[in-house]
Amino acid sequence: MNDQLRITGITVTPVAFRDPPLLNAVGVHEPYALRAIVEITTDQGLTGLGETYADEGHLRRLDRAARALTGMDVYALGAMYQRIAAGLADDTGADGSGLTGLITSSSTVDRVFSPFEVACLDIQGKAVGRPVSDLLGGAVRDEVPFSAYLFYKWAAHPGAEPDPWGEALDADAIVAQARRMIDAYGFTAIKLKGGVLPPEEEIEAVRALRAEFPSHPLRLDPNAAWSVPTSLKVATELDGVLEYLEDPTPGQKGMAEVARQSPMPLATNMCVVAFDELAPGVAQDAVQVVLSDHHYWGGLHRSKLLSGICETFGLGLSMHSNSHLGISLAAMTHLAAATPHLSYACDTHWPWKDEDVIQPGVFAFADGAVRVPRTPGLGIELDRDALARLHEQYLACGLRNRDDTGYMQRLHPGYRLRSPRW
Ligand SMILES: O=C([O-])[C@@H](O)[C@@H](O)[C@H](O)[C@@H](O)C(=O)[O-]
Ligand SMILES: [Mg+2]
Repeated sequence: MNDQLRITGITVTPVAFRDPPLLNAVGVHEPYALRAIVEITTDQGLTGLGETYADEGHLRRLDRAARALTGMDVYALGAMYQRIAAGLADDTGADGSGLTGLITSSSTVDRVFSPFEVACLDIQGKAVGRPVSDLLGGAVRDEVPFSAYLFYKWAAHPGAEPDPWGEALDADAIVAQARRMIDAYGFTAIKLKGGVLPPEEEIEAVRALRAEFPSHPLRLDPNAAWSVPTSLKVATELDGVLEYLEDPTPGQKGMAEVARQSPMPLATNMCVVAFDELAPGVAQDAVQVVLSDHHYWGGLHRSKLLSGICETFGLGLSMHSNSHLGISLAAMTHLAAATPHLSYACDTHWPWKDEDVIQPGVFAFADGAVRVPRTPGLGIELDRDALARLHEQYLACGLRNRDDTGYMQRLHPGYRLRSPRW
């Protein structure tokens, strides 16, 4: 019996989708966010989808990997990982600042492997008639809760019409943004992207959120914009208000210093972003919660490995997000459903986008959560017209690498990157 499912073709399509001017510690989102859509076809006619970053260096590596994987069996994930690792042995440099959450130290092999693994799991699920969550050990929850991800933002990109969210540059506007997002999606946890305004103003915004939403767990994430003393001052002032403080200060050493006196746990998607960063992070007790992200932790199986390591060493587990489309949401949802140790609402940029490459209707948020698809594979369908349109948009928009800092500097030439800023 031929029980193999051979990869006959892999296409990698870069796309661009509209993105509002969301502010962060290193600048502002450009008018389009970039993603790459990976589609794998097989000799039995089954196809699978993956989604990842689309910066130029990453695209070049994806193309190399796609050539190397063609002809392989979709069940041979371990061999695929080894083949990608061997192929990239001379090509592991970082891909710029924006890919993986304002850090560059994630593993190149894990980043490149991830979308292919997800697409193969999509195919495996379709082949056996089971959802991807079943292939990961089975769902332990029917619904996955996500958090309301708030951003300081401008009303519009310069020269463009205001977007529907409007300007948010103070505490009142952040509360209004939260109200609107929670009314629309029902989120039961809130994350504020900080590192934008002086810390006192961000503390004021968090306190205003607490007053307006007394029972929502709150998080603040300044992306390492603060010194150790500033981090400790903010942590002390927000004692009893935050469920965790995310990446207040740069590096494991600084985080460990803050963690020793912080009243709340510290979380990270900046100083522990690869397997070789876990041991020193644990040894220094630099973080108490790791934000997993299958896009740079090497796919869904390796994210479950991360979960096991976190559980073993008493670390909490949450989930990180970058601007993403529906294929990523599907993968995140299946992974979260099949990860018992994940005990926080996951991050998602979902409410900030208004276009996609998948057929609509799969992910309807209710009470801040999405139902885990029970259909085979990821449970989503590609919308080919939308894919073509978003690819045209990629070609036309001229953006080739995420560059929040460069965009800010073009608009405000005096803007300088400083870490820590406060
Ligand atoms: O979208 C953004 O501006 C975020 O700051 C993103 O780049 C981060 O990776 C992320 O969401 C985080 O939690 O640090
Ligand atoms: Mg973060």
